[in-house]
Amino acid sequence: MTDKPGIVITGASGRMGQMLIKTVLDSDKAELAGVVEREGHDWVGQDIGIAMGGAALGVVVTDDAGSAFAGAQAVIDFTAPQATIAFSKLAAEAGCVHVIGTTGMSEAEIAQLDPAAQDTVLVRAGNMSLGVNLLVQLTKKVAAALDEDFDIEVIEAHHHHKVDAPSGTALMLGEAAAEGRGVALAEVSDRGRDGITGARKKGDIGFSAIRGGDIVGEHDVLFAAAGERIVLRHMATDRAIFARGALKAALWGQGKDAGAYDMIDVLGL
Ligand SMILES: NC(=O)C1=CN([C@@H]2O[C@H](COP(=O)(O)OP(=O)(O)OC[C@H]3O[C@@H](n4cnc5c(N)ncnc54)[C@H](OP(=O)(O)O)[C@@H]3O)[C@@H](O)[C@H]2O)C=CC1
Ligand SMILES: O=C(O)C1=N[C@H](C(=O)O)C[C@H](O)C1
Repeated sequence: MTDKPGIVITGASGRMGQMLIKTVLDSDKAELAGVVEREGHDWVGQDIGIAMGGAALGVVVTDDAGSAFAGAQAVIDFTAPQATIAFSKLAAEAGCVHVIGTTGMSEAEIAQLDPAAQDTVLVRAGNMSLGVNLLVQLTKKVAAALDEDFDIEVIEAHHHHKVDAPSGTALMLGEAAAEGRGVALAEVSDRGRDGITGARKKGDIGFSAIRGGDIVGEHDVLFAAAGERIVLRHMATDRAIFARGALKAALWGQGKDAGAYDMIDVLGL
């Protein structure tokens, strides 16, 4: 036993799950307390080190999330909306900080996280990287400085496995632009243009999504006016940036009051 917070990783076999496991193992500030996979997954019952193609680590993959969370201090969860809702209840029962990177959640699904945030620290962000959260603040600032003569478009690109669009990051950037402009994103959001769409409506915030190959995650916020354009850009080339942010959030949450937080809180931006 050490006094380092014990972290459980859900979705262990996923792209982010594996990156998170490596990040926790490499950290001298936290310990890997457990790894969770879906019932019926090949990895359940295997040592996680062996499952990931390396040496045994003495941590066995389980499908019993409740037991894995009991005795841990934080859960880092990059899975899927319904799984995340179920994990939020179990994390709250176990008194674990719940760090949520899962994207593609509807407003109704996000509302289902509220009861857990009454009981524990819940940190949720569509992007855990320092760079993107800085870009969110810059976007808010630029949008506040410009009027509606500048058309705002959020353009994102991701790998061909990604299942949700617009990305969680694109939505964070759209929200920031809307906030800067003093409007509600729901009122001005323009998604998925196709066919005879009519001319662009002044004041709209548009979204476009590219999917291809192994692109980790790229986001542009374009402010386009007559005679000039401003582009704010973030390019992720390594998923480690998201995992490092998530671990930072898990550590930051220790001892904090129950509630819903985001990476702007964690990073103090
Ligand atoms: N906030 C951020 O900074 C970032 C967020 N993300 C988001 O994280 C999520 C995961 O991304 P990624 O790792 O690329 O996706 P993967 O598909 O590689 O991994 C998802 C993992 O979640 C598991 N999972 C899915 N559904 C369930 C369920 N119902 N119960 C238990 N486990 C489940 C999957 O298991 P199985 O394969 O068996 O279905 C898999 O192990 C996405 O929403 C993505 O957008 C990604 C990067 C950064
Ligand atoms: O699915 C991904 O890969 C990513 N998802 C997040 C998102 O939806 O914005 C963050 C990052 O861009 C990678």
